[in-house]
Amino acid sequence: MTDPRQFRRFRFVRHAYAEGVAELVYAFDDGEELIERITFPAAPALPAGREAAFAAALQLLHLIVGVSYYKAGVPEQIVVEGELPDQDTAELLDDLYLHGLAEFAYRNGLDLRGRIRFPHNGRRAAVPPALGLASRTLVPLGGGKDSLVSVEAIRQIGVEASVVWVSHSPLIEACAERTGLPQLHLQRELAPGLFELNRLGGWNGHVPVTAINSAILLLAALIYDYDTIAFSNERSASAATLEYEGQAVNHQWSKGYAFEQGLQQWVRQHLAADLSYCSLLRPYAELAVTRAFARLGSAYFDVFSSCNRNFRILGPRPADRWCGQCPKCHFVFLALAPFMPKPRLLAIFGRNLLDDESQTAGFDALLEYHDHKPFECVGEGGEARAAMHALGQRPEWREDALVARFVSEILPQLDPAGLAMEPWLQASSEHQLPARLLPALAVIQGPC
Ligand SMILES: CC(=O)N[C@H]1[C@@H](OP(=O)(O)OP(=O)(O)OC[C@H]2O[C@@H](n3ccc(=O)[nH]c3=O)[C@H](O)[C@@H]2O)O[C@H](CO)[C@@H](O)[C@@H]1O[C@H](C)C(=O)N[C@@H](C)C(=O)N[C@@H](CCC(=O)O)C(=O)O
Ligand SMILES: Nc1ncnc2c1ncn2[C@@H]1O[C@H](COP(=O)(O)OP(=O)(O)OP(=O)(O)O)[C@@H](O)[C@H]1O
Repeated sequence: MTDPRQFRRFRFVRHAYAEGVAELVYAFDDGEELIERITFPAAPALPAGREAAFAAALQLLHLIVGVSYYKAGVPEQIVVEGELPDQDTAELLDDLYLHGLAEFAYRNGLDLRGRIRFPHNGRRAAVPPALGLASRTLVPLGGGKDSLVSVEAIRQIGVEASVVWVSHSPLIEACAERTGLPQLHLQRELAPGLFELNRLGGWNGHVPVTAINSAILLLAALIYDYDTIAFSNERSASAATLEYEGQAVNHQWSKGYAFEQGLQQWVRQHLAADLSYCSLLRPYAELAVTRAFARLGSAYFDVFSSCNRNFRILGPRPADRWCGQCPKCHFVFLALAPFMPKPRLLAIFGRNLLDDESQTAGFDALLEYHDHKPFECVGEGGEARAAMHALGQRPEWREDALVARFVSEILPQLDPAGLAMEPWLQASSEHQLPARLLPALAVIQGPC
């Protein structure tokens, strides 16, 4: 079989939807079809008047989900068989593939600039009407603290909402149960041929998975009748992981504000005047979110986890909910520590990561000390330094090995003016929330 890196063309072959199942078909050159399926359980018939929006959302889903397969070969040519997307859609995709695959390209020594050009029909979209969608919010759950903060804030303001998640995850399911809100569980089945391409030496690496989940949820909103999709992507997600040859590389690019704005604009141009795609946590840095979680999230302390090793499709999952070794475990431990009684945090993690010298390199990367920020969903280096500095002033933390090392070795090299927590706890005014969700911001911010 051909070496996947030798392929010349990546083809978007066709897409279809029937009885709650979206079928998305791809191929390289004249090779075998790669078929991904997404299932929308108990999907009702689409209400009349939504056909055009649904067709546009399904086409976007096909084009976005293709990023997982395209990356295996990164061939010169992208071919869309059937109806070509319009120019706005092609521009959104050029941006998503370039920036969403920036980490993948950097780590594989590839340069995708100038390589990704989606074909288009040269037209711009005509503005769609309102579809009369119901005033209800879909809250995507990731099993971690962020979406649970959103759930609790939304619950407190009393708007109608359901939690929704994509793919099989007992951990997310347990969190969803605990919310007590109506649940929607969507299934995603990657084409098995992708794993064969990986085995044959295809390019591999990170993909902008939030964009994939977002495209799935646009379809869900039309099918199940919701006018708002409220993700829980924080302000810190917009900060690059590193800069390389003039390009910002951000592991979390599709969680960032640029993608959120681009997709919301696309929604308003192509789907419906009354569908909102937004993020409830957009005004907040990670430290403001962990502070809110410490206050609002106690019902979830024994079920949630932010450790991404729990969410693997194939690889081994940790025996405990927190592996205790990865950047997410390190960051969440550090970012919760200033806001939670120490015994409670140690009970959540089952250990004290800040008193374990074998974790030094991991925490140094978070602090951007002798290393760059890890390729993971973690806060900015400045946030990690502010949190560590705060712990260095607390009697219960300051003698723990890594806090003591920070105080004696790293702190003297830092500008004290950059170590305050307060700026990280302030909300920014940048967000795209509909008026109905605005009161939730006061809940997240908490009492002054
Ligand atoms: C769970 C996880 O972190 N997986 C990343 C890991 O993959 P690994 O090989 O260890 O295990 P699997 O997840 O089982 O993946 C098997 C292969 O499938 C490919 N793949 C998977 C899902 C998909 O949607 N498309 C795919 O092509 C994958 O590449 C594997 O070959 O390492 C991979 C390489 O770096 C990552 O791509 C895997 O990341 C998952 C896609 C994933 O769901 N990750 C989220 C936890 C995540 O990183 N979220 C980001 C959001 C960033 C964004 O811009 O959306 C975050 O929280 O920061
Ligand atoms: N499987 C999934 N299905 C639907 N939405 C998801 C899924 N995984 C993650 N998300 C959503 O994507 C966004 C980014 O995920 P992220 O992992 O940062 O959030 P989280 O799990 O809520 O919190 P944490 O940062 O503690 O992991 C969040 O809005 C999250 O709810």
